[in-house]
Amino acid sequence: MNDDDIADGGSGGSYASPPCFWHELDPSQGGLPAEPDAQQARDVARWRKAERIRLLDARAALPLAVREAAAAAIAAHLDRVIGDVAGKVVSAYWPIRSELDLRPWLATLIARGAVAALPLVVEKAAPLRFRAWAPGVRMTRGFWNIPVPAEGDWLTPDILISPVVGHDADCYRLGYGGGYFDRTLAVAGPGARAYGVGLAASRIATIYPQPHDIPMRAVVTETGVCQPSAR
Ligand SMILES: Nc1nc2c(c(=O)[nH]1)N(C=O)[C@@H](CNc1ccc(C(=O)N[C@@H](CCC(=O)O)C(=O)O)cc1)CN2
Ligand SMILES: Nc1ncnc2c1ncn2[C@@H]1O[C@H](COP(=O)(O)OP(=O)(O)OP(=O)(O)O)[C@@H](O)[C@H]1O
Repeated sequence: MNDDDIADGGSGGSYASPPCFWHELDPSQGGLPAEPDAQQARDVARWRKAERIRLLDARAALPLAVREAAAAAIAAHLDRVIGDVAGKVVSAYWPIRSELDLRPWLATLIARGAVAALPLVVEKAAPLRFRAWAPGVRMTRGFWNIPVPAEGDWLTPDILISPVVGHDADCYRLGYGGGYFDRTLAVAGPGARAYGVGLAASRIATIYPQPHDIPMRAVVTETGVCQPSAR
């Protein structure tokens, strides 16, 4: 076999790689390899899984005092970024798995005329719902054992603060892999103001955004506010 045999796949033509016959395959026959897009989506999902583990381990390894200092710095940046909250519904989160604790900051918003809210998973693979929260309200364990307000009407947040496991230069968010936040923003529409919060160390070059991923307006870290580079 000479070099030409390798370059053209042995078919005698002059292509640098063998021709692609994908379009000639009949999907109804089953047993076919995945479409290129589906294969790519699976590769991204696998990469995200590994990246989540790396980022969650790194966060959990930080001393509590470091995470507390980061949360305090983020709270100060958030105040600048979100502006006047009077009359607004602002959702955040009850911290789990070494997430930064922004509950003290959320409570200060109530004193400034906001309604503070927390998310609930009421149905798997559906958008999140939100209920009002204030220090001392009765809580119950929800999905994934996350504490949620035990009662109250459903609210629609004007401003959504979401914890990031990772984030990238275009403000795309990597979460725990349920797709809950993206589903929530998809139904909330472009009027909803979504901000990510997380450690500066959770920044990655790209999360390889997929069609369902919706970027944050900004991601606030202890070192400042990252806004999308070119949008
Ligand atoms: N504190 C806090 N509360 C929050 C959120 C959050 O990120 N942090 N969420 C923000 O949206 C929602 C919950 N998000 C969740 C996302 C995924 C899974 C979950 O079951 N993950 C699977 C992996 C899924 C997969 O890879 O297919 C797992 O880890 O086993 C649970 C909750 C609502 N409440
Ligand atoms: N709007 C949507 N409609 C249907 N499926 C969606 C939507 N958004 C996300 N998903 C699905 O959810 C799954 C997980 O998505 P992704 O990896 O972006 O989660 P995540 O943002 O890390 O999780 P979370 O928001 O729960 O913290 C993907 O398989 C994706 O197809």
